[in-house]
Amino acid sequence: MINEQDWNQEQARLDEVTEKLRARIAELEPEADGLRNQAGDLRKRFWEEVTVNTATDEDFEETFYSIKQQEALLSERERSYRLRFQQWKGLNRLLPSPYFGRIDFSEDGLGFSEQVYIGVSSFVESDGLQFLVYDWRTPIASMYYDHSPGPAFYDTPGGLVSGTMELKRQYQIRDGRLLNVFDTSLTIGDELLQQVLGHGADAQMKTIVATIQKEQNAIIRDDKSRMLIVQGAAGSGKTSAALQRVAYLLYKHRERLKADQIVLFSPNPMFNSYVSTVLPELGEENMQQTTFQEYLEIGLGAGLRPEDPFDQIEYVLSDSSSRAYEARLKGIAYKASAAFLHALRGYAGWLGRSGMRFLGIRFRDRDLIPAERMEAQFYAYDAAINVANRIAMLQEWLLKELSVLEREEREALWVQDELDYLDKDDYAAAFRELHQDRGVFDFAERYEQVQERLQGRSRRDESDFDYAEREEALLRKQVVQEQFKPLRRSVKRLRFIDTTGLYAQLFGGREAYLAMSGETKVPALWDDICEQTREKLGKLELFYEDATPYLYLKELVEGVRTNTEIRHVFVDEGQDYSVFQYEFLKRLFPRARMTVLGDFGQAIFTQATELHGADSPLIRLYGESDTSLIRLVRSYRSTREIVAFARELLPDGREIVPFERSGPKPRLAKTASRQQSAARMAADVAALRDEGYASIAVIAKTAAESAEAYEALRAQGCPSLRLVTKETPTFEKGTLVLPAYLAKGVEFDAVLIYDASEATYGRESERKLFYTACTRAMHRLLLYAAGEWTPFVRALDTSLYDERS
Ligand SMILES: Nc1ncnc2c1ncn2[C@@H]1O[C@H](COP(=O)(O)OP(=O)(O)OP(=O)(O)O)[C@@H](O)[C@H]1O
Repeated sequence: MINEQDWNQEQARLDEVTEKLRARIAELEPEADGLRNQAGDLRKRFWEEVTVNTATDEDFEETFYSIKQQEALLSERERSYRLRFQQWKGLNRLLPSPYFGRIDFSEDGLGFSEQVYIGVSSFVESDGLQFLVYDWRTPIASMYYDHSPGPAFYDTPGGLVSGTMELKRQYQIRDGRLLNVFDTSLTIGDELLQQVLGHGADAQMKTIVATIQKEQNAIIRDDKSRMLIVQGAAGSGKTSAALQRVAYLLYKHRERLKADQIVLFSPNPMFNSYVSTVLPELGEENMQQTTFQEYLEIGLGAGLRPEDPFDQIEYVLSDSSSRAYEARLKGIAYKASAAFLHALRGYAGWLGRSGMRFLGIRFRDRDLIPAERMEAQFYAYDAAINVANRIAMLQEWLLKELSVLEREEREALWVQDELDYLDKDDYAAAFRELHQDRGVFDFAERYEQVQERLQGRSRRDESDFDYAEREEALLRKQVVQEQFKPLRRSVKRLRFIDTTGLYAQLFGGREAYLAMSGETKVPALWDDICEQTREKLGKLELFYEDATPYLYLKELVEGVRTNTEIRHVFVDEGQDYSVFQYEFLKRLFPRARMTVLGDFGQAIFTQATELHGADSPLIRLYGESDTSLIRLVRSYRSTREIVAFARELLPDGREIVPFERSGPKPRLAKTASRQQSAARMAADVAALRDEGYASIAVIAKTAAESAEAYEALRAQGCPSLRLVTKETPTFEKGTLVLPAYLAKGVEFDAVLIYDASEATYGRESERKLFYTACTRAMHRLLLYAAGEWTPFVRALDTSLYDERS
């Protein structure tokens, strides 16, 4: 705390800034209102202000320019209004708490010290010169996060600025009142961070501007690497840093980067709602938020239905020791691997020589262009041209071929039949169209006459211009054209490629696979994998693990579809994506930089990718020189006791450093049955609520187990319970029951692990899922087991938890 005199000075300054803010807001309000009204008026009277006259070319031109002028005026007013409104909103956001930090910085050679107050946006004195508050994203403010008092420097576009930081101070201000002031020495005040972290969890993520830590700041401000990989322990602030980074990028590049040029891939739709308020809170528009599944569905179109990752994980978690289960697991691992990526590239090369599969074009129950003709045509092209380009050539050829066939088709008998069924209106329409062409006929007529005179030859039969005949020809053309339209459309959409057949062909058997892919080995149980894959495809469905490789192959054959608008791609929970998925994202967004945040300790999917290991495919994606790697090891979410317990569940969890915030040890309760567990849990939930914890989660392993827990707790009279499934669109505060994989990325005041018994978490592959579930807890962690404890708990030192009998 600071002395009384300093305190009074700070309060006086705060009052002064608040007054100035109020004055500026009052000044802006009528201005913004005025501009809004003007813009509204202009829009309403738009057409009154322009004289529309198109009688002559000059009139037309004049009208055109008058519209343009009016448009420019309107957009200028709208722009000014938006700008003023933005300023007005920013100042209003500052009003309750104008700043949270201050540094006094004396730049080398200047001989005086500047007081730099830092808040969520800038506020400049009306003379336009003095900054009363600096936006936290300004270069000078970076020192607040990066340095302790003493020698300090910051980076500017003009180079490094060095000097001495003489003071570093933190404020807690509410509604214009100073609540706390801390002078800090080392990192950003543990005291303030303590307070922030001690609060309850929310249905919505919070911003961390006031307490960003140095290593998080490095993530936020990294602006050099094409690929930024962040490997961080559970609760180390990866998602928080990512969102602050978006806000930073939008600020730094505000002239050229818009929020919709940034896309964030989230683990599930519910997570989207969890993080959706952070950027608006910081005064920025939200980036695009999506899930990989959405992209898969768009890419695959309506023809094939991909399984979602949650169904896949449910299957993986199902307790089975059958051969089919083994094969599927082997298949999942293989289909996510770099080896399979290599195999598909090899396969595309092989297809360049033979084996392409086409779907013949059929028309009225006959083969118009059979698949064999396409194949012959395709392989007649120069083999040096890559497959996708040859497909483009084939497409052009097919369209031409269709034109020829269409013309021939006009003489077919069925066309005559169709003509007989046409009604008067169709004929009338054809007649009208012909009359529109009259000018052409008249010209043709004159041309013929001149030809006749010049060459002294007699005119051709009058019937050349016989309307009746032309009318029928036109109708024939129209009838056939109409029927050929879908054929042309499907050629334009490359539907003549049998992608499903191509993918299925790869799973024909071991020898064929090795020959086509150029690989030298296949995983165990390959025949079973092949059979499962083909069977699924036969139902026009795709396993989740097949969906991205399938799209990848499709693109190797058809050419890549790209989105060049997007400049930044963020992937949260990055460990859950396969190397295929990264490859896919890289190709889809060729002009984007990528930020991947993840934790291999929470890799719950079989296709997980190690983020930072020596041979990480993620580092290879853009190459080592274009990739930066940042590790976060300090965990902020959970109390020291919970982190101490959870980190021991991981083989190399020791490196995780808890933030020094204390609470009760995790509490273990062994029961005789799940029913008894439910009774205990109901009582514990009630007690936790009494203690003031508003956000409580009962975490089960699977969806089925969640439903069971939900019913059991309801039967115990547990109030306001909510069951969360993969369809639940938004997070709400309360007591939630959910499967562990849906709790990814979010946090709760208290977590109750529904059944931490050996029967539930017995397999080594379930370790990370168990760890993920435990690390969702901020303040309290309670575990129950109907029967023997899971081996992961049995292996722990008993000092890490309290046990209840
Ligand atoms: N610098 C910070 N100041 C205040 N709170 C922080 C800070 N860093 C992280 N936190 C808090 O820690 C909690 C965990 O943060 P976050 O969810 O971003 O972590 P994560 O690394 O994405 O976790 P997980 O991998 O478990 O999903 C959040 O409540 C967040 O507000």
